Amino acid sequence: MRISLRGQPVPEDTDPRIIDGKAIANALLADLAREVAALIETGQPVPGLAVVLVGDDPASQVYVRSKARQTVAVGMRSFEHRLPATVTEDALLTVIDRLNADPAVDGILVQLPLPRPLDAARILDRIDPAKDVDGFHVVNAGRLSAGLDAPVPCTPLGCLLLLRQAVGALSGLHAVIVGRSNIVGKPLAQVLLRENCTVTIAHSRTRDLAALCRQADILVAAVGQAGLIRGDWVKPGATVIDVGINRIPTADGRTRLVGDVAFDEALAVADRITPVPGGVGPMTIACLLRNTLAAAAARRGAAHGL
Ligand SMILES: Nc1nc2c(c(=O)[nH]1)N[C@@H](CN(C=O)c1ccc(C(=O)N[C@@H](CCC(=O)O)C(=O)O)cc1)CN2
Ligand SMILES: [Mg+2]
Repeated sequence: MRISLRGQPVPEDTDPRIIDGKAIANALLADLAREVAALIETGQPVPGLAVVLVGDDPASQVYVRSKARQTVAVGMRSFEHRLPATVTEDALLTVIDRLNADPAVDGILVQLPLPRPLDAARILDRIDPAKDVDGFHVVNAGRLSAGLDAPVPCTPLGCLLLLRQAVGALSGLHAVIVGRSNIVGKPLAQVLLRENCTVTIAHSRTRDLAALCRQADILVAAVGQAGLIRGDWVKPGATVIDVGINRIPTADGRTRLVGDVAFDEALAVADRITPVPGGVGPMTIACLLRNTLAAAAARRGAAHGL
């Protein structure tokens, strides 16, 4: 917590170093609502997003509910498909085939993680690449890494939009991404390369991770380990993007969300930092809707302002 010149604690949302992901996501959602209305006004069908949830993971249920609510709030149609954790791979693939063929569906998303023993790669690769609003299909991942037009996965796109807003031009900056997942680390590396950053991907086997992180102008933490990144791992003046969402127990027997970065320590050193909650998280769903509108416009051969 920062203390003001008059000795008062400064609420986090007024500290200009703290990147307000919720506000930036809300502004994007408002833009999307205008774009959707403009598309519909031209006589085009309402864009539609289908979300497939398998099993009863509590966090996934919250995210899927939130996706459906925000989809409708920006004026698009939401289709939810809930399947039991015991669903067979063939039955799940049949659902995806139906959504691929459904003209009312512009975007398809399978909520991750999938329960075992379902093979996520096989299932994601069944989605029509033109409806793959997560950008996880191997064709889209390949296109992104080849520098071709492709949907950018939602969390990396959210990180990029936050960085553009907080930092401005990214060219020439050294970005260190801690985490090499297909959902965040790898696609974000491609996106930041496209912005002419110098990109290093680090992971659990990286030697002297702290020393590497201290070289970063942009430090992205996406490992899922609460508080891994300490204040003395951050270069003074760096921008820190915390993608981690970790639920930890509190002294009163409840839980709270924290990121992968020791926030108060890093805030003392960094120029700018995203909080958890309220940083990257809200951008993920806003960017999903942005990708859905882009997919809908592309399928209709229509222009859109994004
Ligand atoms: N098919 C996909 N599965 C998953 C993705 C994804 O992009 N596509 N990402 C995550 C989960 N996720 C969306 O699906 C997601 C995570 C977090 C948030 C969010 O708004 N977080 C809030 C806190 C919310 C809370 O209290 O739990 C925040 O950080 O402020 C939105 C979406 C894995 N699966
Ligand atoms: Mg966050």
